[in-house]
Amino acid sequence: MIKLSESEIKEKLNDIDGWEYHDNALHTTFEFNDFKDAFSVMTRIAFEAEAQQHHPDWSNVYNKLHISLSTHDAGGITENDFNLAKTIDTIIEGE
Ligand SMILES: C[C@H](O)[C@H](O)[C@H]1CNC2=NC(N)=NC(=O)C2=N1
Repeated sequence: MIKLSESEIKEKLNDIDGWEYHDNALHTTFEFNDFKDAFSVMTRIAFEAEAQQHHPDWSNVYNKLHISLSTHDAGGITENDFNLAKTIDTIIEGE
């Protein structure tokens, strides 16, 4: 996977809502009603990440979930990150 340029990243950001680009990664934060809801979404994301062989860097505190996406192998952001971001948004929208 080829690392995307700054201008490619900025253009592709228009396709995903609520994600920010900084520190060489895509970032978002979700807030749920409680821990159970957060962890249930994390479980569903985990199965999709495994299917895509692309994994989030994330942290969870009670009902909050922070997610960062980057392609470690490429040292930046690739199509894989945007694909996983869209998958995550689809999972969240289904909630
Ligand atoms: C071999 C395997 O596909 C690679 O190590 C994958 C696994 N998941 C990954 N996930 C992320 N976010 N970045 C990677 O570079 C990456 N590499």
